[in-house]
Amino acid sequence: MLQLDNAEVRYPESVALQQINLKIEQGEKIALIGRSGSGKSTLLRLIYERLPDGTALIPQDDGLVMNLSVFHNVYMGRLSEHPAWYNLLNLMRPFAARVSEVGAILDKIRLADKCFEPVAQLSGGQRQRTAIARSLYQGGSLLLADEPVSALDEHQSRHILTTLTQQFPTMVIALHDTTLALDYCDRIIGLEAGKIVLDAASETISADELVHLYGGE
Ligand SMILES: Nc1ncnc2c1ncn2[C@@H]1O[C@H](COP(=O)(O)OP(=O)(O)OP(=O)(O)O)[C@@H](O)[C@H]1O
Repeated sequence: MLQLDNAEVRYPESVALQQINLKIEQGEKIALIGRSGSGKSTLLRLIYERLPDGTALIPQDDGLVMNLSVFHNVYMGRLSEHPAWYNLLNLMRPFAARVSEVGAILDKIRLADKCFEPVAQLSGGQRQRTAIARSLYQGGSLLLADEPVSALDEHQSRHILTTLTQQFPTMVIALHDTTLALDYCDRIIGLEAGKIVLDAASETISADELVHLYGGE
């Protein structure tokens, strides 16, 4: 699906990623772990740039339009499937069929009661679930997600990760919770100072072994 050979990402003042050798196969569920600043978001961006259009993405800042409703933000997952005139009409007066599709996704993640509320009025966890709903609505076979459950409690996180892993055959997901990473992903990639320092099957690693990559964060 994707291969990076000795990839590097530089900023004017620093090198964010170096010597990145990575092959991602279809059907893999990969967790990226590492301390803050280790390069997880940069690696996700690099992977996203190398993949074809249409890959579902949940960025770290959610990428939502605050003044628009939950419905319209979720609808954006499929904006490119419709002509501009249709999207404009749907913006002013949502089509019943689209409301019903989006409603079904919101039901799954227990956000249906917020469907027509502006995102600006939601809590951090509700915003995060709106971004998750947008990726579920977009669909496709591959999801890239940057800390998608960081604002959710453990019960909600597990519910969301179960839903995401059921919908997307292939996933690359940055997670700071190493237990969740081991429970929901079959491969763990550990980053430290812009380099891959661990790349192993989840079944071969324990949560304790991953602690040193976080060092008490
Ligand atoms: N736009 C930028 N300009 C300059 N340096 C950047 C930029 N974005 C990231 N960096 C640097 O690149 C390195 C990797 O950052 P990145 O955001 O990928 O880390 P991360 O592991 O995702 O961190 P976090 O867990 O805090 O989100 C850091 O040293 C960071 O300071």
